[in-house]
Amino acid sequence: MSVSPIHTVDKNGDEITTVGFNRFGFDCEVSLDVLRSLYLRPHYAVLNEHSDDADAEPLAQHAKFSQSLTAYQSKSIFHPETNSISYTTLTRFTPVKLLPPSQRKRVLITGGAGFVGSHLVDRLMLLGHEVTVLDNFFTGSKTTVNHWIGHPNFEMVRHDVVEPFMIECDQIYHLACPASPPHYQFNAVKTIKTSFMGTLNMLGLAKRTKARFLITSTSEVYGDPEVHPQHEEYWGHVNPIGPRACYDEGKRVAETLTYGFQRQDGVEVRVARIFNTYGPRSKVQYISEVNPYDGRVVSNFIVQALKGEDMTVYGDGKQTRSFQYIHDLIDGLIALMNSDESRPVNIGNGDEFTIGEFAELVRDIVEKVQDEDGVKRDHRVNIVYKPMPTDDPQMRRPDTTRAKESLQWQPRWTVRMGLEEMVRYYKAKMAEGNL
Ligand SMILES: O=c1ccn([C@@H]2O[C@H](COP(=O)(O)OP(=O)(O)O[C@H]3OC[C@@H](O)[C@H](O)[C@H]3O)[C@@H](O)[C@H]2O)c(=O)[nH]1
Repeated sequence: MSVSPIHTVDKNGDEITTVGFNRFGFDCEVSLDVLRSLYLRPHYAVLNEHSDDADAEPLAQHAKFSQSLTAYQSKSIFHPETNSISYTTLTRFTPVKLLPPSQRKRVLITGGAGFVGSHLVDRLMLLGHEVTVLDNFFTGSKTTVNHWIGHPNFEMVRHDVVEPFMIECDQIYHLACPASPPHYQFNAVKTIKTSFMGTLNMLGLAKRTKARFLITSTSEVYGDPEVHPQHEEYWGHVNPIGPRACYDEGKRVAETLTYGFQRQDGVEVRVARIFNTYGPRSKVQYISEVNPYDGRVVSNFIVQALKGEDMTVYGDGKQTRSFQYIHDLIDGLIALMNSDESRPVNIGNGDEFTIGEFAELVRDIVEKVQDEDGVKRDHRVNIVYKPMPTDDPQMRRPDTTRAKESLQWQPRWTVRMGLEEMVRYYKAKMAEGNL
């Protein structure tokens, strides 16, 4: 089946063919099509007795992005009659850079099987580094990185960071912690324990191995901010006893620990304060009829619109958020890790929307993709209003001056471009029965 490739352009209208750059002596540039072949690849092929060309539709969807890279993709077979799947290993891994040992870093990524972690894994693997993932799979999933399992540069360990872990490494990206509000509130005590004990253990490891340590903190350290946009010198406005406190205060204490180890033990530290980020592999799970999906707003809205269900705006929809696409975040994290900036750095996109406006934008983009793919809709989905969660921040937008000055980093992806790609990802997942 022939398909026309999708053209992706950045904020200046220039075509995006690669992500990353060579900065601070670290080259993190990779081809966008190669990356896409990892997250937009079909999970399996459908074995259909009535057609010789059963792979055609899912493959065609993915081929729009990954074109000729199907040679490295899984050929697991789905049997619809018995609702079973026969897995196989990849025939050949996607090529990775052959780095001389002197340039190859040994990188530990805690939470590497999660949404952000798995994209960081893909990037560092393609660049030729040795990557070890620690994950307890509470919110992460093996399927996000299973295309690297068995690769000589890759190792995955089921481990909970609240327990100590020892490994020789050069860099530690410490991401492990549930990050979606319904997930982190599910077991508040465990969330704060993960932030505190997990960070203590990983900083201890950094101290022993002399590895450089980067923690992914969050815009939630600013709480429900009284300063807008939020810059790094702002101390925040957090309710210390509310339902979000396990995460907000957990990350605040994790930052305190991080700078404690820097001052006392000379650990080289990097602190990224991540603002709302969206992209493929962001987790969506059906929970209940009252609050059907427990993901974050972007994945919830996309899945609701694709399924023709009501889109649920919490509160009056006047609260604001600023959304960045995953590849911009990964660029920012890698730039920060390899830079000399040890102060906290906001990583986010300044394009701010009210959640009500954003619901309309997502609905428009889902309809555009459906129209392009010739999908018929019997109705326009409704936008409905649900109660506002306690302590939900009223406005959020990053001041990214520091990232621009210290890292020469700025987001490249428009919200629209990122959303289009994410809609295609969820559409393909739905076609596979994976949502
Ligand atoms: O279905 C939904 C989901 C969410 N929302 C609203 O959309 C806004 C964004 O909600 P999300 O759950 O996506 O994310 P939040 O901004 O609340 O928290 C996020 O912030 C920064 C990150 O560090 C964290 O991972 C995450 O906690 C909130 O106002 C929320 O109430 C909806 O209107 N409908």
